[in-house]
Amino acid sequence: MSNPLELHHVSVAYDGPPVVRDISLTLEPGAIGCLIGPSGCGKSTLLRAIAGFEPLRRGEIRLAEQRVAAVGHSLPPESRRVGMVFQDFALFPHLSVVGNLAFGIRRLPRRARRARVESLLELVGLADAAALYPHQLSGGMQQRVALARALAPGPAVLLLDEPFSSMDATLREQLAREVREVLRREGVTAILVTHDQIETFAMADRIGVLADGGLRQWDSALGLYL
Ligand SMILES: Nc1ncnc2c1ncn2[C@@H]1O[C@H](COP(=O)(O)OP(=O)(O)OP(=O)(O)O)[C@@H](O)[C@H]1O
Repeated sequence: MSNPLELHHVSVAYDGPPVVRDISLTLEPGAIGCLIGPSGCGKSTLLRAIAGFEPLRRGEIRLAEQRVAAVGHSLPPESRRVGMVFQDFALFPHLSVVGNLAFGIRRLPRRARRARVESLLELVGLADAAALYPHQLSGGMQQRVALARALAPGPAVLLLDEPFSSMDATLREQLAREVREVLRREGVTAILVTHDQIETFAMADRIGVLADGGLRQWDSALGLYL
C-alpha cells in the first residue's frame, strides 16, 4: 500500500528565513506520528503546510501518492484529503452534534450520510448525545465531536494541533488513549502536535523531535530512548 503522507525536503518561510527547514518524513498507513519540540520550533507551521495553509519555499508534500504541494504548486486545503482537529474544537455552535458531523459530508446521498453519522456516533461513544448542541457538552465530549467530524469525509491523514491542551492532565491522558483507539479502529493515519510527553507516549507510533525548524529525530518511542 502507498504511504498516506510523505514530506521531501520541506522548507517553509514567512517573511524572513525559513522556520521549517529541510524536513523529510514518511508516515505508514494507520500510523500515528507526534511532533514535539520547544515553543516556536515550527511544529504548527509544518502542520499548516501539510493542511495547505502555508506555501512551500522548498521541497514537496505527497498525500496518498498525490503531489499536493511543491514550489509554485499548492492544492487548496479543501482539495487535500486532510482532516483537522484543533485545541479550540471550532464546532459549529448553531448545529447539533448530528449537524456538526453531517456538515462535511453533506454531498453524500441522504441514506449514506445517515449511516456514516450513526457509525461515527458509535465510534466516539456519543450516540446518546446526537441531538445536543455544543454548549450542552463537556470539553471532552466536544473534542470527541470534533474528532468524529474530522473523520467523517474519510481523510487520508488527520492533523491534530494540540487537541487536548485545554484539558486537565487526567482527562488529557484518558482522551489521548480514547482517540488512539478510535484512530486504530478506523485505520486512520494521523499526525499530532503536542507539548505533552504523556500524550506523546500514549499515542505515538513515531515521534518527531523538532528544534529550530529542523527534524532532529523521527523514531519510535523505544528508539528515542536507545
Ligand atoms: N503567521 C506568522 N507570521 C510570521 N511568523 C510566524 C507566523 N506564525 C509563526 N511564525 C513564527 O514561525 C516560528 C515557528 O512558529 P510555530 O507556531 O510553527 O512554532 P510551534 O513549534 O508550533 O510553537 P508553539 O509550540 O508555541 O505553538 C516562530 O518563530 C513563530 O514566531
